[in-house]
Amino acid sequence: MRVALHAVSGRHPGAPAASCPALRRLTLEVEPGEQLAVIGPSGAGKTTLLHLLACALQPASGTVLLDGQNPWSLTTRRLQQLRGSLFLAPQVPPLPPRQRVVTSVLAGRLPQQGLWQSLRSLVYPTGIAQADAALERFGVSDKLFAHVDRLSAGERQRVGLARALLSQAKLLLLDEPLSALDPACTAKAVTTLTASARESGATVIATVRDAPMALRHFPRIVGLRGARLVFDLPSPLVTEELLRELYAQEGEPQPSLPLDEPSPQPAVMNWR
Ligand SMILES: Nc1ncnc2c1ncn2[C@@H]1O[C@H](COP(=O)(O)OP(=O)(O)OP(=O)(O)O)[C@@H](O)[C@H]1O
Repeated sequence: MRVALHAVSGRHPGAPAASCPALRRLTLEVEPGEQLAVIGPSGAGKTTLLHLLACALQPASGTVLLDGQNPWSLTTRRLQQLRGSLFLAPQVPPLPPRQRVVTSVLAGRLPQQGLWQSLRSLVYPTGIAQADAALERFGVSDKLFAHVDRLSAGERQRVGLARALLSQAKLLLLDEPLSALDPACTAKAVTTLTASARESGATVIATVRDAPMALRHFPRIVGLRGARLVFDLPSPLVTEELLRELYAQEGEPQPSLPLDEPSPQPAVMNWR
């Protein structure tokens, strides 16, 4: 899926009117099949960006285009169809605790299925071998019939990723998908995920807490800080100095600026 954001600002519905926007005038273009990692300190706006792309949050200003369509100008039905081609994997996957892993993984296919097929598959799961194969790729196939509430946080995240694999989404939005994994599992999981997305041609946008890991596994890195784009570069061009600057202000309050005040010029590679 092609993604284009032009001067997008975002504010959470629950945020006080006088508070800073969570994302400020972000311009970004991502080609179908590209894989990029979004990094930056806590509160930078990384999750907000994913929510805007998942059509879960409407921009306060600017334009979001997904495959050339503005989601907020579509009919409810078309918007639902568009949402069906996206997969948002939150940091803590929303898996029903008493559900078996196999059912949770197969639920990744629901947006692609009709209502009858979806309801039937909850009672008579089909595609168990498919779920098993997806879990195998993340090293958790032994949990196929386990209940979700018996999983560790890292196992739960890997089940969430297996579910993402089965979704056949054209845009995978992964919110710190590896935060509960140990280094060996992280490397395996991210390699599996990126290879699978390359096979299917899906676009991947992942927020990643571990910047060195992002640089190792993603060809393109977007740095956000204080709701603004700081850089958008191929990973080999992201220097230690850029990373130091990106994380330098961590924990300090950002100045309150009007929503439409222009950002300082970020380091942006021309991707065309
Ligand atoms: N539901 C919400 N209601 C109001 N404000 C919110 C909400 N979610 C996030 N925010 C605010 O929006 C800003 C950006 O938050 P966001 O979650 O996008 O940051 P982040 O970069 O993902 O941080 P982290 O790395 O800690 O997850 C923060 O100032 C946060 O307090």
